[in-house]
Amino acid sequence: MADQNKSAWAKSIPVKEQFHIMGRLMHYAKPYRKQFIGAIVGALALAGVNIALPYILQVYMDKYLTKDKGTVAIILAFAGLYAAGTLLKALAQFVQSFGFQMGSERGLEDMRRQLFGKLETLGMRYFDQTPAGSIVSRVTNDTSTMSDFWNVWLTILVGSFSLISSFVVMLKWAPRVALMVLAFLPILLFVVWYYNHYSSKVYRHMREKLSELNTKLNESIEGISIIQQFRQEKRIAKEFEDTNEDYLRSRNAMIRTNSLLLGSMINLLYSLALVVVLAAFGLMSMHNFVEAGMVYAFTTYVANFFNPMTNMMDNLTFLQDGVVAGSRMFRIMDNQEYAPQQHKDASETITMGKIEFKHVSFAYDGEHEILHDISFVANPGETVALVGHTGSGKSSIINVMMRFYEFGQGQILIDDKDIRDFPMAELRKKLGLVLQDSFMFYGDISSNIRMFNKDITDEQVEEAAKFVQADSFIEQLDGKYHAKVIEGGSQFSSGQRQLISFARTVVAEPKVLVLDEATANIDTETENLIQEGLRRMRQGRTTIAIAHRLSTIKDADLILVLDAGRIVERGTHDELLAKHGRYYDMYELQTGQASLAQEDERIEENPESQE
Ligand SMILES: Nc1ncnc2c1ncn2[C@@H]1O[C@H](COP(=O)(O)OP(=O)(O)OP(=O)(O)O)[C@@H](O)[C@H]1O
Repeated sequence: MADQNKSAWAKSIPVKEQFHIMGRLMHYAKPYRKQFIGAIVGALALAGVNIALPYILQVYMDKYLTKDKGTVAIILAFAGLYAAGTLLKALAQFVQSFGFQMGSERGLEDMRRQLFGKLETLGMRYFDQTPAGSIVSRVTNDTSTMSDFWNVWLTILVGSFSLISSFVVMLKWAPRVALMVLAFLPILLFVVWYYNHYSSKVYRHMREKLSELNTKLNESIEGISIIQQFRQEKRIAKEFEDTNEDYLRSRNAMIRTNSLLLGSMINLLYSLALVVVLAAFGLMSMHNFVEAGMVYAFTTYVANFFNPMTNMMDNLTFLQDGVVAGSRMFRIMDNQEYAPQQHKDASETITMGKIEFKHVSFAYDGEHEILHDISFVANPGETVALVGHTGSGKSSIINVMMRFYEFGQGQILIDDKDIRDFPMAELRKKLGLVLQDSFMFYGDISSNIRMFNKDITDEQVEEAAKFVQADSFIEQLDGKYHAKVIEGGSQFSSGQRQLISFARTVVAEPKVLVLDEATANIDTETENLIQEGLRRMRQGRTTIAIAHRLSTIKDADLILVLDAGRIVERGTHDELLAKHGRYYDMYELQTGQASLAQEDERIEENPESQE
């Protein structure tokens, strides 16, 4: 099914568009034209040597060997000439292949870099809609398909030179025989076309199966803990085996096609052409003297005429694959719509950290509204907490505020200015986001805190770690701040990762903190460290915090209770409890003693009322 989709897609690219894609792909070759010109010169030289070598032998055979005129000096001269020709051939082959590979590999490197750069700028909406596996495939598989695509051109280039040069010489020597050889060209081209038509289906099917195999492997590595926990090993192994079987079957089909058509058909035609050529020379010899060396050289040119076809047949399928891969890569490179854009002349800076939402609405897919009419103000230094059941829209508010997604109606203001008036870099710098589970990058603790920003000194890193009290666990690590971190940071507990991410945020000195409180179970000691870290980070900073445990945001200046994307209640902890509404219910559910807590607080504030 997926295979059908893929080949249907290949077919569905209109011819004009295919040429356009090829044209765009050629642009990547432009900066490396020196290498490509070198390759063309090499290919031309190769074609020349391929003509010259049989010619040298022909002269030697017909002028000296058969006429008994050979002397040692002549033999040595011809041997030297032939050896020089062979050396030149090796050199031309090297120049042609090296130049071409270098040019194409550099072009591919540029392509991968651009693609990766583009992916980094795409909005989250793109990533929501595109499976990670397929993005990885664009950057790795598709760019390596492009390598095959470039090679097709090399094959075509070398093949054409060889075909044309040998035909021209044949035409000069024996025009009629040359035309007989030429008569095979339409048959050859038909075989090439037919093979290409047939094999591209088989080939694509094979690649599809390989991709499925990769996906299965990826899935089983990423989900290994779930697989083991739910004892899915057998199912996964069976699925992998089935896909592997399918892959083998498609490989077999490919091998069958190749064995049948690839070399054999061309060889058959070549032998037929040889028979025709030899018969023609045989007939000619009945009337005129035909020199043996000439026949030898001529048959070598016939071989030069036919040989490139096998290569071309083998490679042509990559042409279409290259266009498909190219079109998919360009779809990423041309993708503009999803990345939230700032105003062109955005240059404001965040100085106070006031945040205001004015009647903001938002839909992830641009259609189904998730946030409705969200309005609130967080004055500089204040804490606004977002609470609500799962799926009520808390993270979505943060997502639009961080400009991961473009919001619909309404306005988001920072320091009373439109959020789009600030350059993205300013927003990323001054809005410090701390997520539930923070990602750690391959490197060490220190680089993960400074986030590879070389302007941040070791002292600042350590200071930040101390500030959020992450230093106590870091000091115990082997290598301390230089302790290795593997991608994802899975060697650390979620509490430790949180503390590192706090340090990472603090060191950047943001004006506004955006927190997604961790729900994971963390031991009491780390929990206390985290709460203390949060308290310290919040000091003097505007904070927008998603809170799952209501006890942690009792001191917030404003609590927004969300339900189905709407703010249904707002106020301070005490005000909301007094309301006996949604917040009260949630609080009671969590503590089981909301009213008691309220009572406690009342007594705390006013001890004499207890009597
Ligand atoms: N990337 C997304 N694409 C489409 N819909 C989404 C996406 N993320 C969230 N939603 C939907 O938006 C709604 C609000 O989700 P959101 O994550 O904001 O809720 P939340 O209150 O943060 O929930 P939780 O407490 O579970 O994190 C949900 O219905 C959810 O299915």
